[in-house]
Amino acid sequence: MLLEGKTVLVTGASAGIGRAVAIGCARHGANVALNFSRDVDGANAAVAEIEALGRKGIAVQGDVSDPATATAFIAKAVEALGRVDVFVNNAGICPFHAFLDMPVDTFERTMKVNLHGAYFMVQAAANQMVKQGDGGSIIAMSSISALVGGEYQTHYTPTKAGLHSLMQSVAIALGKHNIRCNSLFPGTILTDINKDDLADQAKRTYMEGRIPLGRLGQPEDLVGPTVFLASDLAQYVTGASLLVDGGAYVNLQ
Ligand SMILES: NC(=O)C1=CN([C@@H]2O[C@H](COP(=O)(O)OP(=O)(O)OC[C@H]3O[C@@H](n4cnc5c(N)ncnc54)[C@H](OP(=O)(O)O)[C@@H]3O)[C@@H](O)[C@H]2O)C=CC1
Ligand SMILES: C[C@H](O)[C@@H]1OC(=O)[C@H](O)[C@@H]1O
Repeated sequence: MLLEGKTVLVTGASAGIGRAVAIGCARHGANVALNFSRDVDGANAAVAEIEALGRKGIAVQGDVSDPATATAFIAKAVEALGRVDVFVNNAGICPFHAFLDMPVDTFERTMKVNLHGAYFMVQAAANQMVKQGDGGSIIAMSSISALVGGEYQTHYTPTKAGLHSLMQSVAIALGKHNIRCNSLFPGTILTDINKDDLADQAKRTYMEGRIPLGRLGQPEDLVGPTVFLASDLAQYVTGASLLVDGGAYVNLQ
């Protein structure tokens, strides 16, 4: 198993991509600590699935927009599971809204959760990995939106480009510690984050039509790419990004 004996931490893992990735890493042999902010039932259900696979799992509640959540999450994960080998920065929000009347609160909240939260989480995880002294893997759930825009995502796409940029810079800062830092760029994956947006059947049909593989993504589609970057198979991969979008990005015509 690719992640046998490794401890994986995932933020925003009570639902959607984070939950699938947390359970998927357990299926590949890892013990898993997950962070979430509100959905206690979802987090507990994810832990139950991890334990049913014969792995250890814990859920730690905390809003990533508060920098104190980062140090608390890492400390509790180390207390329960002993160490941090892999850190997946996944928590994120995308409250769709037009540009010209974007509420200040919506802009600031999106920045704080998606980018500021990531910065402090990645910093806390990296400090623990440096202390352990034997490397690690940090993976950011960026997006195809790091590369292309969205009319109702003017506050969101800069956070995804920022996350990718953060991974590039920390790949340099942490290379000497053998800590690899990479980004995943999911396309449109069916989760709660876009349930309302894709309830518009015309938009959904348009989005599906853009995808050469012929379907929108499922959270499980992110498991394989995450496990690869987390594993020793990717031992010489750092500062990289991987589109997981069914080919949507390259489909101009
Ligand atoms: N779905 C998609 O098409 C794409 C998603 N992404 C990115 O993937 C990541 C996961 O998205 P997805 O699974 O779709 O979204 P979901 O809304 O399904 O899940 C979001 C998860 O993040 C958690 N979360 C939200 N806010 C916070 C917070 N402040 N602190 C801690 N946890 C929080 C939620 O937990 P709780 O409810 O408990 O707060 C939930 O577990 C995001 O970063 C998103 O930008 C990237 C590209 C495409
Ligand atoms: C939430 C959106 O459906 C989703 O988020 C992203 O990052 C993708 O670009 C999609 O727009």
